[in-house]
Amino acid sequence: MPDTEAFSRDAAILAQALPYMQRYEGKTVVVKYGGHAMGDLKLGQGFARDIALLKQSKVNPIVVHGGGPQIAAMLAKLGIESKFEGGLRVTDQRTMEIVEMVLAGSINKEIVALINAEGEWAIGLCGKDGNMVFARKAEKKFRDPGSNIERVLDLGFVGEPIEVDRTLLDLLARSEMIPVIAPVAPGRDGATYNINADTFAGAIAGSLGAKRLLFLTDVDGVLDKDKKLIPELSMREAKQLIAEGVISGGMIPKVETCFEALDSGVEGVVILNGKTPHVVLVELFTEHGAGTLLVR
Ligand SMILES: Nc1ncnc2c1ncn2[C@@H]1O[C@H](COP(=O)(O)OP(=O)(O)O)[C@@H](O)[C@H]1O
Ligand SMILES: CC(=O)N[C@@H](CCC(=O)OP(=O)(O)O)C(=O)O
Repeated sequence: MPDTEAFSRDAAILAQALPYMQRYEGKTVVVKYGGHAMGDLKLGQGFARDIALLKQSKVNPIVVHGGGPQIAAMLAKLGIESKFEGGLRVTDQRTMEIVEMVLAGSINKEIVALINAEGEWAIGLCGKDGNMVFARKAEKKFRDPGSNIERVLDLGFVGEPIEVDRTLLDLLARSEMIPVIAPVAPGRDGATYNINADTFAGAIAGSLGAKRLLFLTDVDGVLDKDKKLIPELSMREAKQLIAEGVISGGMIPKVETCFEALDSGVEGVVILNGKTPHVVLVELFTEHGAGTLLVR
């Protein structure tokens, strides 16, 4: 006996979503899947289903993933301490090997397998594949609050993207494949660099002039001083909240990346809670959306 109630409910949802689906047809949506958002298998399966549904709706989804907590867990197993400066992992040669193994190896292939299990064809990549992204050693300046002296931090093999070649991504957009990309890239100096996944996603989305860049994290979006969600945030307001200490920690580079992405031609950038079931579909295909929309 078919469940007619469920069927008519699904049909009603689909009818509401249809105009939004058409809005994104043929457009690129870059989804940054953060390590904190990954959670358990069920959440991962929901995420993979959303990505598969985007492809089936003729959207061009590109997944860029992180894996900070997963790298930390592997380093701890090997007795190596995780050290951060300004939100970036200090990465010596040995750490770089583990970072590449965890990001471009295990996490990347886990996400590929989850999407494939939804009947789609995902392909796991990093910046090295198809000479997609080149990086250089990151130059991060730090002002000591006590002495007010500025110094350059040496973070080892932490990189920043300097060139993105879209050839491979354009090829995949015209195919059945969904790219899943780890934030590891070569330098022109022959070294391998560890790049913050937000920065990496911003560079990919910018180079493609993406319609949307979605950051999936572990909070509902940018929260105000009373921990209430800010649905829309301008650069001026963001600067103010950073100065007041309301926006802090990992949210600072994330928000900064959002505005850089808008400047480089991404049409819309949103920060969302990756732990909310089907948050990608809710954001793209419903009237109210979810999370914090960043505006200039
Ligand atoms: N105003 C704020 N609104 C929301 N989150 C904030 C804010 N200020 C700081 N944060 C912190 O930023 C974190 C998200 O950044 P981060 O941990 O770098 O995410 P991810 O690992 O998903 O890239 C949140 O879990 C929260 O602890
Ligand atoms: C340089 C740097 O810090 N790289 C990050 C790359 C992974 C990442 O950014 O993962 P999340 O998105 O889960 O935080 C790291 O080593 O943790």
